[in-house]
Amino acid sequence: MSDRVAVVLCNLGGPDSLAAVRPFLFNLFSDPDIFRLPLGWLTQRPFASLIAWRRAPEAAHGYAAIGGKSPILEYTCAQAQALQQALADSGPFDVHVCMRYWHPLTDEVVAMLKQKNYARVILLPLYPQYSITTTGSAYNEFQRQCRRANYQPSVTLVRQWYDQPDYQAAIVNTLRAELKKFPDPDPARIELLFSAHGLPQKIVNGGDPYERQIRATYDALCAQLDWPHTTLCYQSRVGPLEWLRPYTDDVIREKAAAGVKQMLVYPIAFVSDHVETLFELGITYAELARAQGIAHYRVAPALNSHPGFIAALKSLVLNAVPAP
Ligand SMILES: C=CC1=C(C)c2cc3[nH]c(cc4nc(cc5[nH]c(cc1n2)c(C)c5CCC(=O)O)C(CCC(=O)O)=C4C)c(C)c3C=C
Ligand SMILES: [Fe+2]
Ligand SMILES: [Fe+2]
Repeated sequence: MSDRVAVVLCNLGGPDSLAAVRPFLFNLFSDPDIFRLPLGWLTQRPFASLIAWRRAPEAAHGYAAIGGKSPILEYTCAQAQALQQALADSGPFDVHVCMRYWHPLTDEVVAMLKQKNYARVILLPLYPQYSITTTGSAYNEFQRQCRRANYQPSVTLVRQWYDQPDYQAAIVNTLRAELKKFPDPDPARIELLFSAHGLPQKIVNGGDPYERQIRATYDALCAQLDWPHTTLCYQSRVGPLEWLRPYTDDVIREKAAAGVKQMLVYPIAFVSDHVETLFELGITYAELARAQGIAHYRVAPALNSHPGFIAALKSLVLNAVPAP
């Protein structure tokens, strides 16, 4: 067994071409941690096929508008490279990337880890807040693929880290820099929206801690920022169910009706830019805001490779390694 430690950055993944949109969505809707249908695979696969086929045109429209693919892999690989450098003097760490619904998929990553003979793996999902649909799903799939490959490393999961101080400081620092880009950079005259990825209310009612952890992140950031007008809201709902409220588009309309002219949006559940930040917030909601009379609407970039964020990831890795 190798005495090096594999650090695996887990993320959702995204289609690397327009042709990949439908199979990517099929993988997502096949995930029993997102939807679980009775009778398992017998009903899950046809259901996933149908929903992927129905959603593909709308999703492809979003990916087409941001260059024909998701940039999530590039951003995640850049984070992995920066983290590898940051960890260089701290121990025998090798940083890898693992995606849940598009390449490099978990089975490919597990085969590589097995081949390199790692005895220790730190799974670090790039989701600050825990949800069964994201971190839970990444962990379950990793364990399933390890069983399938007959590979039994010791696995440490970094379950949630929304309260990591360097992570929160990097967001505060990003928002203070964005503030200066407004024609009237007085926070009293800029509405600040924290927009999180939504979740079906049914999953929250079933005990998922995501909403509570999003709220705790929001409260901590507000305490540090001391910004007069802030709102927490939820974007990216899919399908007919009731999702967490208030919805971001409703909040944009309400604030515009109340006379807001400057708005800054921060994607609070994401640590890299992708279709939800670049298209949904950056194009669709920007058009909505302008049509409603908000003259200055900006979306802050996600943390991507912000040095403070890389320091946060380094600290999470070092805390996950038990003392010798
Ligand atoms: C339908 C159920 C979905 C749940 C529940 C869900 C939770 C969830 N997702 C993220 C982060 C991301 N989601 C992304 C894309 C995306 N998500 C869903 C569906 C659910 N997500 C779909 C169908 C898609 C594809 C795009 C679309 O059709 O609108 C992405 C972006 C990937 C990319 O292409 O770059 C991220 C990231 C979180 C944090 C979350 C739970 C709270
Ligand atoms: Fe999602
Ligand atoms: Fe306000």
